[in-house]
Amino acid sequence: MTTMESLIGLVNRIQRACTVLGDYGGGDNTFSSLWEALPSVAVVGGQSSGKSSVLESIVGRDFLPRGSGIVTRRPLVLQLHKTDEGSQEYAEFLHLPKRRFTDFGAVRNEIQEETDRITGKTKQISPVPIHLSIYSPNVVNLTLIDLPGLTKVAVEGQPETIVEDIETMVRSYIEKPNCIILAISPANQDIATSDAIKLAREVDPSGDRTFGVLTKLDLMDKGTNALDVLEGRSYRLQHPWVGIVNRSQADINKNVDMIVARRKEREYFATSPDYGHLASKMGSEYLAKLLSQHLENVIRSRIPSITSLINKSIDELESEMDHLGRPIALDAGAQLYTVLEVCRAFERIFKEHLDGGRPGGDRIYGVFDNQLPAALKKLPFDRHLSLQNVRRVVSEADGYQPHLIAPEQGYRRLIEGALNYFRGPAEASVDAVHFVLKELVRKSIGETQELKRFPTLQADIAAAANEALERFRDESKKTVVRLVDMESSYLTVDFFRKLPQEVENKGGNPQAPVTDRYGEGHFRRIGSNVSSYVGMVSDTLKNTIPKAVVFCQVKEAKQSLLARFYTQLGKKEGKQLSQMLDEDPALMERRQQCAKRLELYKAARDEIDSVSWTR
Ligand SMILES: Nc1nc2c(ncn2[C@@H]2O[C@H](COP(=O)(O)OP(=O)(O)OP(=O)(O)O)[C@@H](O)[C@H]2O)c(=O)[nH]1
Repeated sequence: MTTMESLIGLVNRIQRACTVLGDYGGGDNTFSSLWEALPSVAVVGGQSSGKSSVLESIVGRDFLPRGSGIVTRRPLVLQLHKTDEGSQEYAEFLHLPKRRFTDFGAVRNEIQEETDRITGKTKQISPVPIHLSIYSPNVVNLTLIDLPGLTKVAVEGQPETIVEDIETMVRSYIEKPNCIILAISPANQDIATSDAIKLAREVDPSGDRTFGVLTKLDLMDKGTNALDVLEGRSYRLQHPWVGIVNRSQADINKNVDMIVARRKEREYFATSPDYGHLASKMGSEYLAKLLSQHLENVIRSRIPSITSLINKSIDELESEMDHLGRPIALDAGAQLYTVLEVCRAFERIFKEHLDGGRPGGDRIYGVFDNQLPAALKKLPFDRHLSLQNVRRVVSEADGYQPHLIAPEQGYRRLIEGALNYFRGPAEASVDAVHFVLKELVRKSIGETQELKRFPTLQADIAAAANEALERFRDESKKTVVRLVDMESSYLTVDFFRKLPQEVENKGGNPQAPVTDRYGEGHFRRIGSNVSSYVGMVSDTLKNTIPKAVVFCQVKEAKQSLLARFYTQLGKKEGKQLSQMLDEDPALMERRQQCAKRLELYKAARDEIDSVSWTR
């Protein structure tokens, strides 16, 4: 007996804790449902099948709201606790923990009011259960969940979908493998048309977890009986059917006491010519004992799987809590430490992107290996060194006196003009690498788990890193433009020394006209010489621009991306630091939820452990 009380009471306590946390199956699916793992008994029946009467009879009290239409609009978790003989009966609601109800009429009103509190007076239904505990010497330890009665049509004031909504809600309860189904059908109706049996058969085809209850045996036509159903011939279930005789409407009107009604029911079966041989296994008292016993057995057999679910959930929650990070300390020192730690984590990831291990750094090499050479190739040297332009530049450089031997000024102007074109690709390389670095900062911030909880710090780090990247870009641009300028400020003399002498070239050809120096071939040669020189410079820049860019941008980003940020950080007050560590409210909420859940599971584990000890 001690064990039985403890086991059903244990599940009651865990169930109540679940409801407080919003876990009543379905609904919030972000956590595995402990509620669903707990065995329960759900009461299902069509309208007027006698569902309320059965429940009241099991309790031995009138306490359920009555009326037309759908009265039960929220699940009612009814927890019965047997108390010592002679002790006073009372009821307690989970939502009114400090109030003891000894007047069951007031219990009825409270159920009604609490139903309306969530559903409004709109006649809607809601899956949020009401928990009612009844302490009485006239009950057995048992928990039953009363669900809205199945209906066939919506009546005045009810939404069109009500029929389907109720069925969906009832199904969501009874389809869970841990749910024991108490299917109520009236005997004065063909069992084949019973809503309760129809639904139970759907979710429990083998009838393993369905208990069939047949009400209104006294209302059957004279000369007929329900033995075919009660003896399992009409519809076979794994558990025996239980016949019930509840109070008639006339009894209810006359306020016939429930305890008297129970006695009358006993007498009915004891003296019934049809059911006399089944008398010891009929009636609401027998049903209550049968269910209590069965529920206790089921709970006992499920304890190992419940325990393992709890342990698994505790592990999962603890690792999620680690992931979310623990709450932040309040003193400035610890906060500074947290900020630095988070920054370091970000920097580590950023470096991994550059050095390899994470993707992205290779795109910088792509700039040097593809973009820069392609841009250099596309420079419009053909136009700049066209015959026409060479002639124009060389002639203009000579002024009124054409050059005598080599057009020194012409060469210089042509080269300077050409070298100027290199600024474009040089600056574009800087910008392209800047873009890659910026993108890697963005990615690294996203990948820094530690940062997820601090949106403000995230924005601060992003701003500091981007500001640093801008500085590096400016520096890098200055440097690459300098490289180009350096090329124009002093030409490689050797190149020109090594140029084949024009005169010698033509030496072997006496036919060559003397005036060639001022003709087309002369300018073409100048163009081609300048082109070779420019090609040589292009090859040099193809190598030196990447060196400058890496030196000014990439290396700097790796070494001192957050250097300035760190200096500023040192000057910050505690208040500013805690502003930086201002967490995302959604995350705080999640941590809180996890913590509560964890508490629930740990409490549940303790409860289970304590019961195992007493066994
Ligand atoms: N004579 C007799 N009447 C019964 C029996 N069971 C229920 N009734 C009557 O049938 C009517 C409906 O019973 P309820 O217990 O309210 O049925 P319910 O399934 O809860 O009905 P709803 O709440 O309307 O869905 C009431 O007038 C009861 O008095 C029974 O076994 N015998």
